[in-house]
Amino acid sequence: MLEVEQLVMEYGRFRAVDRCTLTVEKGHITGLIGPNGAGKTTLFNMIAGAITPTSGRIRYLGEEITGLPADKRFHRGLVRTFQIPHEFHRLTVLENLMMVPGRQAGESLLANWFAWGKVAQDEREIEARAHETLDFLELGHVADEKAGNLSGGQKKLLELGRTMMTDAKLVLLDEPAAGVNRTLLRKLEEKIAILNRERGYTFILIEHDMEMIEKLCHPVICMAEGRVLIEGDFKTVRSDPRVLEAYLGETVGDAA
Ligand SMILES: Nc1ncnc2c1ncn2[C@@H]1O[C@H](COP(=O)(O)OP(=O)(O)OP(=O)(O)O)[C@@H](O)[C@H]1O
Repeated sequence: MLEVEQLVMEYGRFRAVDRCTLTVEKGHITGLIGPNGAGKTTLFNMIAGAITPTSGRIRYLGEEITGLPADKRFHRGLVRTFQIPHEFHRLTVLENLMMVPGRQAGESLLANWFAWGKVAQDEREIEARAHETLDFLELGHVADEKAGNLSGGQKKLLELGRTMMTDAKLVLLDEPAAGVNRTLLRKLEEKIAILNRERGYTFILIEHDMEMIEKLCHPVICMAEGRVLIEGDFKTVRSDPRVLEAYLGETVGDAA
């Protein structure tokens, strides 16, 4: 589904990502781990189109997308969430979801004048989808709450919900577990697993929470100093001496 080939991102003389090559298979939840500063988020930013690689290639669904703008990737189903949630904090939870699709007729001034029936119908459909999404995430009770008032975990669920308002195919999740309490964490894991199993989403998951990686991810890719160190099942990767060394003597489970 995704092929990253010899990807490089340089900031001045510093290589944040250094000839990174990896493949993501459709239908899998691929875990991306590695110590702080390994280049994981920088890699995500290049895959999502937020930054342009210094060199290398990215192919998605068989097509080269290296120079494609982020919004075009988004409309092809390549979407991401952020380490720090990007909600519109003064809008309600429901409004946050309704903001997402961005292709409804109401966005055009002309359509508002001449095709108001279509605009109204689009809006009703989007609202229904937003309610379904909130029900799925068990956030229905906070639909009218300002998003800024949600807990850290609820904001992470809302981020996941925003991907569900699109026809997402490949979802990049950047540290969904960070700042989330244990109860909501289990819920988040369950929802990711259902979206993968029943709705066919493919995920790449950056995470320091090794329990989550072990439960959800196969395969697991470990990066260090901008490069891919090893790829394999969780147990193999976790016990590889290069991985342990990359985490500077910590056990992988303590690395967060
Ligand atoms: N815009 C930038 N300018 C300069 N250096 C950057 C920039 N963005 C990232 N870096 C550097 O690139 C390296 C990789 O950062 P990145 O955020 O991708 O790591 P990471 O693996 O996601 O780390 P963490 O697990 O801490 O989030 C770091 O040394 C970081 O300081």
